[in-house]
Amino acid sequence: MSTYGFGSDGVPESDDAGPAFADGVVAAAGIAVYGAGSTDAAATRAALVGDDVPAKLVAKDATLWGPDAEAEAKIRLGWVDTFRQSRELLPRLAELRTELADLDHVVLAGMGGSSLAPEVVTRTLGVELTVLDTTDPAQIRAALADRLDRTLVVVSSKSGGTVETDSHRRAYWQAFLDAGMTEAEAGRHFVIVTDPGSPLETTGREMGAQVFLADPDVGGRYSALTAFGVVPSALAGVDVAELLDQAEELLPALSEESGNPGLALGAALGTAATGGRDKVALVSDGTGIVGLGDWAEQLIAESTGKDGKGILPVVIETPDSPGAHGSDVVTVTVGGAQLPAGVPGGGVRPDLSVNGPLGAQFLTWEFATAIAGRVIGIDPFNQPNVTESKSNTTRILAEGLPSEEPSFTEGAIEVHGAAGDSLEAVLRDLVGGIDPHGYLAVLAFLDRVGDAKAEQVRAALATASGRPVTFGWGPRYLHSTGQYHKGGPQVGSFLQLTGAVLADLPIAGKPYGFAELQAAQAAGDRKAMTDRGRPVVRLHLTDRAAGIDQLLRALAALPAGKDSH
Ligand SMILES: O=P(O)(O)OC[C@H]1O[C@H](O)[C@H](O)[C@@H](O)[C@@H]1O
Repeated sequence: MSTYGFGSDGVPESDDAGPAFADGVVAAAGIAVYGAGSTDAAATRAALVGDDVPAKLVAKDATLWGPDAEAEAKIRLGWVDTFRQSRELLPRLAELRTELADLDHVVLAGMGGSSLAPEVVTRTLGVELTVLDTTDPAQIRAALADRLDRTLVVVSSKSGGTVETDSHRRAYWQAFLDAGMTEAEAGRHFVIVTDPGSPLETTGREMGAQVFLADPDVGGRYSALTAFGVVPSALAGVDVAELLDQAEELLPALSEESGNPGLALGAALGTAATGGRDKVALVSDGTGIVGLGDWAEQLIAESTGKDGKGILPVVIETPDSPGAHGSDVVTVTVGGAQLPAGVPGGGVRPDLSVNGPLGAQFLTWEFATAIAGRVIGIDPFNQPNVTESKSNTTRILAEGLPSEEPSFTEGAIEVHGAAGDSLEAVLRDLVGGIDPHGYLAVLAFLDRVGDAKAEQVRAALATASGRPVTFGWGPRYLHSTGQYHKGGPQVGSFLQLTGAVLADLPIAGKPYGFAELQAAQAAGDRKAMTDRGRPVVRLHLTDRAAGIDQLLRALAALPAGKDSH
């Protein structure tokens, strides 16, 4: 891994600073984008300014992405200034927090754009929030068993029809009734966030829940500063007014021709992608913003990964983790405000750094993604391929799970969909078969809490392959990088992890339980990949803990890949 050399004053030693940073910094309202001044990006920026794009975007001009995108853009640009509307929610949220003071364990059920922002907000500010964006029975059981009598469940779904979220709502409702509550008592434990007129609005009112309606002119992945970001964060105890202030302070700069961090970041990412550097390593620099990469991953992947084009976000755990660099990778570090003479990057050598307060970060990245979408030539507001795996899942649930025999079993791991006579050989083939311009995605349909160690597989595979390796928890990634896998450049290889379920959990009112839903989601997405001819290996862990350890041991035995950093 290449790193900065640091002088005693914390300033990088001259030769190590990297040419990109010589171009200085584009800053406004506390947000600073370092390294956006490469010659190519400057030309893109000039062209965008020539077309008056920054001011038009702030004015919500729906024509900026071409005629085919116009109809969708007309109802998707509210994020530009939605934080003003969000302020109106604050008095009611403050009252509710007092009224429900006895319910101090806040659980957020929501997928993708309906949970990722509150997760970053609460992690960054050190506020407890249990996020449920899984169908893993063990993870949901553990949440249900945790302080149920003190639990407030925020059910967030823009469409009101997302199967995972609806299933969580059913599971909690049943659990409250099973605990002896009346329906009226159970209703008090729910807060609903949804779009006006959604089926969930009706259900929520029938349940006697508090219902918050979101700005319908904002898509899920751009909804950080709408009711979807604000309601769960505020109920968990965050001072959200501060976040809204930070965004509002940035807005005037976003229509400017210079000193515009959103324009600088978007032009740099878009230019890099069209020039072949179409993967973005997102690295937290350790200066106070936690988990923004997971939020930005959805924003970037779902917005740009379509029509065979797109930017692949690769979330890197720490500046020391492998995979932050590569010939087709733009390395971007993210963090809080820099101290005077501070060096962005946290030790890794970035191409770009984005530092500043979280509320302004959200708006900067949203603006930059919309700009990059125009540069790449895609519609940043649709998600044409997300429904494909969902339809496969629905069909599998109706027809029953396919019975699949493993190719072979080794220890606690059943290997599916791969020739070879050992786990190590299968892994070597998978890694060796990655497209020269491609990537490997690890897709783990496991328990994000109980099986957290599985995340270590990403770094091990990045070292072994020397290629970009992403890690996604299923089904969460289906609402994020899943769009890119199917709609973006067809250069992905996939390693799916599934695990034995010791105790299933029924879903009230449904003929299937969570275990079947989870298995159908994994099978549905596998089918979407194999239908495209992509390499997919599935490892089924018959004993989860033992299987993860066995997999990590097998990966450690692989030689390091050539381009590994
Ligand atoms: O908020 P919901 O309607 O439940 O949607 C949750 C997620 O579902 C889909 O996968 C969309 O592509 C995402 O952008 C969205 O965030």
